[in-house]
Amino acid sequence: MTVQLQDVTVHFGRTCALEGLDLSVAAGETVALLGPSGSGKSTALKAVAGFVRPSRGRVRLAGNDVTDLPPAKRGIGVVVQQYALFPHLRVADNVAFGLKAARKPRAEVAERVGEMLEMVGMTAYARRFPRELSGGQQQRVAIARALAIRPPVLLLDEPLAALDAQLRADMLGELQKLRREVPDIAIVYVTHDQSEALALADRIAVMRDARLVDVAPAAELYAAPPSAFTASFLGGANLLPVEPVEGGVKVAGHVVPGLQAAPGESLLCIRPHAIRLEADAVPGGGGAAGRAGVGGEVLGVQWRGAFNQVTCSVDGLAGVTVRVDVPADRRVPEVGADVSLVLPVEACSLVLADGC
Ligand SMILES: Nc1ncnc2c1ncn2[C@@H]1O[C@H](COP(=O)(O)OP(=O)(O)OP(=O)(O)O)[C@@H](O)[C@H]1O
Repeated sequence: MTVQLQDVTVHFGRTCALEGLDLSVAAGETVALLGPSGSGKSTALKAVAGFVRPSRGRVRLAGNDVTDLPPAKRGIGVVVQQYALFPHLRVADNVAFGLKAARKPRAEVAERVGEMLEMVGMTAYARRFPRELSGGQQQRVAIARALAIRPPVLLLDEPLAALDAQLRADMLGELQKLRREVPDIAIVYVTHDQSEALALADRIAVMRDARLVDVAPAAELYAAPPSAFTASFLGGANLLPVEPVEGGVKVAGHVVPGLQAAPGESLLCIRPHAIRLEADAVPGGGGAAGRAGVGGEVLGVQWRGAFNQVTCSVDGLAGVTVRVDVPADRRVPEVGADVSLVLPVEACSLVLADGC
């Protein structure tokens, strides 16, 4: 079932929480709404669920205008941040709730509840009440309950936020499995965690200040972000000011050949893992000419397990630091060392400076 938001605008009193959102999610597609706190992600999701009424615009499901339909009539599965389980019902009865309301035969309800609890690893807790569960366990039950009715549309609002790292990874795997098992389901996934968005979404819609900033397939958005905001929000990209020169662009006195800046594109975007650090042959810089990359100095090194996160200053760019992720099995220059920051052209893209 396709979900369509057309010019959806939501006001809470004088606050504009969502401004003119146009977005559609196809059957079988997962779209992540990604953005900082307060950017309007949850409001967009609530507009689809029917929990808030747009002051302008329409919401359509499978082409039908549902803007004026109450939530219960939309047939959508919803999982919100606050679990919202029925406190007086045991776990199994919570999961069974929608199936019973749809008057499914008792045997089918029991089988489906069993399947769902197994999927979220909660079989052993079927007889407990929500108050007897941890936050993370409650969230797993909420996911099982939303999926039990096999909804054509599933809305997930930060469903993994309360889980610890291991459980979150497990649940991400379960959600990926779910997408394979229910290939026609349309999923809208609200998160401020870019790694969840990258792991799950076919497309990512980046939100900022109540507006949609960019929307594109996840890999495309990651590899060539259209704006500085998206570049830094999605993967902590390094952004370096450039000026166009003959045959390329100039970054801190060093020419990166082969990049052509379109009007307004004044920042070079490169991911921390794509920069190569080389120890400088000539300590103290030695001038830009002949150097393999941009000159800099190592300011700090943090070990992150699989890689070292190295922070470097950039010669000639006061106040600019660059993050480089160096695999843990490679040698890392010491703090204070002069280095060349090699920027492979295939890993560079140019983005508009949009005030981020
Ligand atoms: N019920 C409400 N009444 C008044 N203002 C609200 C209400 N709900 C949300 N807002 C405001 O609308 C804006 C968007 O909120 P929303 O919850 O959609 O953001 P979000 O991107 O989902 O943030 P978070 O990641 O923190 O959940 C915020 O400024 C918020 O304070």
